[in-house]
Amino acid sequence: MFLVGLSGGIASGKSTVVSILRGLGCAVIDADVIARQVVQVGTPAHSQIIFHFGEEVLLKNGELDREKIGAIVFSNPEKRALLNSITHPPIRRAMLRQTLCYFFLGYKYVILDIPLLFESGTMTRYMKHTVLVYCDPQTQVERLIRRSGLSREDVQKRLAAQLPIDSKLPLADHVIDNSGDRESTRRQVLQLHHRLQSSLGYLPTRIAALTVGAGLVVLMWSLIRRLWQ
Ligand SMILES: CC(C)(COP(=O)(O)OP(=O)(O)OC[C@H]1O[C@@H](n2cnc3c(N)ncnc32)[C@H](O)[C@@H]1O)[C@@H](O)C(=O)NCCC(=O)NCCS
Ligand SMILES: Nc1ncnc2c1ncn2[C@@H]1O[C@H](COP(=O)(O)OP(=O)(O)OP(=O)(O)O)[C@@H](O)[C@H]1O
Repeated sequence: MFLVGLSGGIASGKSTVVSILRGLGCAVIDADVIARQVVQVGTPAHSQIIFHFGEEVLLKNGELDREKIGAIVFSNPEKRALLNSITHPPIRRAMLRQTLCYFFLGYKYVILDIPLLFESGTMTRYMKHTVLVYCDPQTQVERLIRRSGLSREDVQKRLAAQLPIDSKLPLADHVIDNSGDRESTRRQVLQLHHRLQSSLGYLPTRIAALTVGAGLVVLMWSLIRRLWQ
């Protein structure tokens, strides 16, 4: 099995691409969904957020007020780093567990949808392929405003919390350009799916390398024994 890291920018179209891939039967793990699960009421991350950010970031029912936390962390890099340091370790653990489940279910590859994949600097090394869901920056801003209702100023703050999407282009092995209509995106996703399906996995490659390595050791050992006799 091998891992495919899928990323993009905020509102560049990751969920749109992921839903097409799921429709094709692919195994996808969504970091944004896990990020919501690990901060549910009663979790250690939920308590830590209250400890550091205060009870004022809670809704009446005890859940996190995501709008309030967003307003804080996207205006303040230190607070954002603090929130990341609370949420990212349990997110990584949950992603690892889900990946193992897919491994045991026999999937050839698993797609990890990670918004901050290229920002992380280290996670790409575990991916056999990286995919950037690209959207030209102007369209990205318009779609984000339309979807979220955020002001242009707030949108700029959220964008500033990530690497500019153009700078991610040279970092990715594959690019899906979602600046056009959904049909064009669908066609590109089908092509990508085809390429991934015909790609050799890590595991067969590693098993082949281990087999050759073990064979060489046995050969050397028998040669040494003959020389002794
Ligand atoms: C700040 C929070 C409460 C805002 O919640 P909200 O419901 O408004 O946004 P949502 O979680 O749906 O995220 C939407 C997009 O925002 C961007 N984003 C989210 N968190 C971050 C971050 N820490 N840094 C940069 N961009 C981020 C991503 O592109 C993401 O896809 C939430 O995003 C959060 O808890 N973030 C910290 C965890 C995290 O890093 N998640 C990203 C996936 S690992
Ligand atoms: N090709 C497209 N044409 C028109 N609108 C689109 C297209 N692709 C996505 N959208 C719209 O743009 C918005 C962002 O798309 P999507 O939710 O897929 O992005 P995302 O990268 O998953 O966002 P985020 O990371 O912020 O959650 C949505 O409202 C979606 O309906």
